[in-house]
Amino acid sequence: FKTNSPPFLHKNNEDVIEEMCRNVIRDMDSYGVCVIDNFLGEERGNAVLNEVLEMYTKGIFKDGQLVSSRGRQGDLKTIRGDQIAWIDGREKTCKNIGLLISQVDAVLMRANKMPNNGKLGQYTIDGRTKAMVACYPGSGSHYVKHVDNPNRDGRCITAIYYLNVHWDVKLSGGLLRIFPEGWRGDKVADIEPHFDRLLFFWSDRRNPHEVQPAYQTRYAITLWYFDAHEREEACRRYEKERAKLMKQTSSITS
Ligand SMILES: Cn1c(O)c(C(=O)NCC(=O)O)c(=O)c2ccccc21
Ligand SMILES: [Mn+2]
Repeated sequence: FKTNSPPFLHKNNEDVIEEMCRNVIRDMDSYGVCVIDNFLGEERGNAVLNEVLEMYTKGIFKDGQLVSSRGRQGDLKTIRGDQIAWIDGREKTCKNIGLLISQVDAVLMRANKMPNNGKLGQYTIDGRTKAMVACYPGSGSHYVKHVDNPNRDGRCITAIYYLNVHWDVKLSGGLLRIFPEGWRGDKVADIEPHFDRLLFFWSDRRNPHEVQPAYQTRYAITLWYFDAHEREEACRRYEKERAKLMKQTSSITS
């Protein structure tokens, strides 16, 4: 499902975006995973990377969770895991991240409205989270196998944009391994976090995934897109829980 998209400069004409949407629809239907390379092109990809590096040097990233893992000699090491920062893309110092977000929005919103869009047509994508900018310091930090949305919180598609120039997984690790449900035998989807690569996958239990230990600094920007119906249900459930909790609380304090 590797799809090469033509360099950014042609991106403005509609039929390139149209063709990209067709690729997303086809791959999400066949694999539940879709890779688009050269999404923004060299120049704008670098502009996004520079804004992320700028954020990093300014210390905007929250300190990563502490994770312990066995060293190569079996010794227990506690290392700092992924560090994240939430960006809505309208910050004046994040114009290019904002452009990336609007490009990803454009592809998904359009694909969601196209005729014959398969499984993608079963959703009504009407919103998303802010952008989660993530940095794995290269000290062997990793992310354990997980499902992004195991309990119907409303998120239907995970979109990840990678920023790592000349990344060699053999030297630097940091591979994203997806274990798509229903794939035969031990088939997995290994995604290298290459610069200017955009990845889509269903956020639910169809796609358990892990980030393998990274030995160089590894940057990525993640957006999660909501299905209107599932999100509305999740919020209603949350409100009911909160009301119940508030009722309990008042009986204790009164
Ligand atoms: C830092 N980071 C993640 O990297 C992934 C994730 O699945 N990443 C895949 C990847 O970077 O290829 C996550 O899913 C995630 C979820 C909550 C908080 C942080 C998180
Ligand atoms: Mn994840």
